[in-house]
This record gives sequence, C-alpha cells and structure tokens, in this order.
Amino acid sequence: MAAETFLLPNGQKIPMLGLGTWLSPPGKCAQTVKYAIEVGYRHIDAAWLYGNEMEVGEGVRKAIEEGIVKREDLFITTKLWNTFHEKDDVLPALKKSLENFGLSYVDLFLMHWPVACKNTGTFDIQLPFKDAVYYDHDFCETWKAMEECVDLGLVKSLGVSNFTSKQLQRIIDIARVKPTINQIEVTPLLNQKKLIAFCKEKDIYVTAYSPFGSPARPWRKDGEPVLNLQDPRLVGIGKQYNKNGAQVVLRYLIQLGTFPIPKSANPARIQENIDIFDFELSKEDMKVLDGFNKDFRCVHAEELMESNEYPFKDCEF
Ligand SMILES: NC(=O)C1=CN([C@@H]2O[C@H](COP(=O)(O)OP(=O)(O)OC[C@H]3O[C@@H](n4cnc5c(N)ncnc54)[C@H](OP(=O)(O)O)[C@@H]3O)[C@@H](O)[C@H]2O)C=CC1
Ligand SMILES: O=C1CO[C@H](CO)[C@@H](O)[C@@H]1O
Repeated sequence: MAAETFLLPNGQKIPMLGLGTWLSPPGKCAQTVKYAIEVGYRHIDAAWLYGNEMEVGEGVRKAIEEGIVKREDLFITTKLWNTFHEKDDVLPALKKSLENFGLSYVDLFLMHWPVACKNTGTFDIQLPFKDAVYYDHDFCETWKAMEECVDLGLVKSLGVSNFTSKQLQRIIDIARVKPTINQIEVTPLLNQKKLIAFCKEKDIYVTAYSPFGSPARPWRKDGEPVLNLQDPRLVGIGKQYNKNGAQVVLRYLIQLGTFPIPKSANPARIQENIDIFDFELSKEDMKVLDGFNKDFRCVHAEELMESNEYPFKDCEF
C-alpha cells in the first residue's frame, strides 16, 4: 500500500507517512530502506546525526537502479545538526549529507534544533546531547544560509524541527524561502494541538516524530508514562477496522493533520505501519484518543535546558 500524498503550499507533494531511520540497525539499514520502498514508502526521514546517511542512500539508490521507483517519486529529508549553525558551516554540512547519500538533492532540509552547539567532535548517536556545549547563536542567520542551499538547487524546501511557535515566528518574519515543515514529537500522550494549529495558520505542516513514544530510547526513567500499543482502548478501536493499536495511533496522527514517520527495521511492522490509508477513525474514536493526552514528552533533551533557545520550557508551545 502506498501512502496518500499531501500538496504543500509550495507545490511539493509530501507522502503523509514516512520511514524513520534513527537507530535503524547498522548493516541492515540499506536493506530496510529498500524494502520500505518496495512495499510503498516514498518518504524517508534521515539526518546527519543518525550516522547512517550512507546506508539510507544505498537503499534508495538500489531501489532506483532496480527501477522500483524514480528519484522524483521520493521525498527525502535530512537535517542540519546543531554543531553546524554558523553560516559558513551550513552548505558544507549539506554537501556532506548529499555525498553520504550519493544523491544530488534532498526534498527537505530541516534545522534539527533551534539550539546551536560547539563542535566538540564527540557524538554518541544514542545520547547526542551528552557533553553538548551550547552557545548563543541567532538561528535566523543559519536559516539565511539554508536559503542559499535552495538557490543552488541542492534542496527543494526548507523546514525546522523542535521549534516552538515563537521560534517559528522569528523564522517566518525574516524568511525569503518560507518554512514548509516543523518536525516535532507528536503522540497520543503529547498531541500538540496548539502547535499544530499555529503551524497550519501559517501554512506550515507538521511531521510527527517518535509516533509510538520512541520505546527504544535509552534514557527512559522508571515511572514515566509509556504508550502501550496493546492498551485495550486502542485494540478495541482497531478491531472495528481490522487494525492493530499501532495502526490506530498512526491513523490518529494523520487525522490530527500530521505526517508520522515511524521507525521500524522489522519487515512486518514496516508493512503494517503504512497500511493505514483504507480506514478512517470516527469522531468518537478520535475523542477516545484525545483522552490519552498527558502533554508528556519522550524526547526532552534536558541537557540543553540551560540554553536560551531550549524549546521545551513549561507553558510554551
Ligand atoms: N527531529 C527530531 O529531533 C527527531 C526525529 N525523529 C525521527 O522520527 C523517527 C521515529 O521516531 P523514533 O524515536 O525512532 O521512535 P518511534 O516512535 O517511531 O518508535 C520506533 C520503535 O517502535 C518499534 N515499532 C515500530 N513499528 C511498530 C509497530 N507497528 N508495533 C510495535 N512496535 C513498533 C520499533 O521497533 P522495530 O524497529 O523493531 O519495529 C522501534 O523500536 C526517527 O527514526 C527519526 O527519523 C525521532 C526523534 C527526534
Ligand atoms: O532526531 C533525533 C533522534 O532522536 C534523538 C534522541 O532523542 C534526538 O536527539 C534527535 O533529535
């Protein structure tokens, strides 16, 4: 099954469901990406930080070489990491990502976080904020350098990730190339209705990351809420449509107006995650899912809390 597409205000088509690639297992990631394309995925979410752009690119290129898909049918995203916010670092960082992929352009280039960090050269992909040294830097300057990447034809559109409404407004105020996407965490436990509405009002759409609450995250604390995909309410709703809890969650996120990007490296789950375009949750079901909201965030990046641009302060959206 293929994902339905959505026409963005800039004329680009975005498949409404994509494949996440953070922690996609090394050595298996290329095969996973190619498999996802074979079963209908056309939207792949990647990032320099994930350390697997080479493997993602290999999977994409193999699918193109074998005639399964054409490059122009795919929507590939990558992200500028926090250590490359200086204006002279932006284009080289993008070029590095393109070289990693073995591709001549990406469809969407996101500023991964509004927070700039010094390049200390040490990253643990699982704990990317450990030892991060943040500093004050105007992300609007970074945005200006990203716009030049569009001018050069290396990127089709630009967006941000982990930005609050206020931060987004600062970009909107100076942008020559308007942001198309804000990629943020959205789950039934954090349904982000205010931020989604703000974005929509500005013609910006939301990609929903960690749609299952990122169960593989290593820093989960005991006692924190967990999204249980076997929750009887999810399973019960799913039964009406012959779907499971995960599919109900993804469908909920689509009906909230977002584009979820679940990560899976498991063939059966990759297939079931995209098999959500042949049913619609009723108003009553949507209300039940709204009842899961606890404004609980699983990706909190608390190491960045001291930064003036830390996006997850209380009472902000
Ligand atoms: N912009 C940002 O700052 C961020 C972006 N992201 C992006 O969002 C993507 C998704 O988020 P992520 O944090 O990976 O977490 P998800 O919420 O997508 O959860 C992924 C986990 O759920 C499991 N899973 C996948 N499908 C199913 C299913 N149908 N039933 C049960 N379990 C399932 C996966 O296991 P298995 O592989 O074994 O199926 C994996 O352990 C990332 O990969 C990345 O691309 C994520 C975090 C932050
Ligand atoms: O994209 C990402 C994947 O997950 C990481 C761990 O939470 C995040 O830090 C990062 O922003």
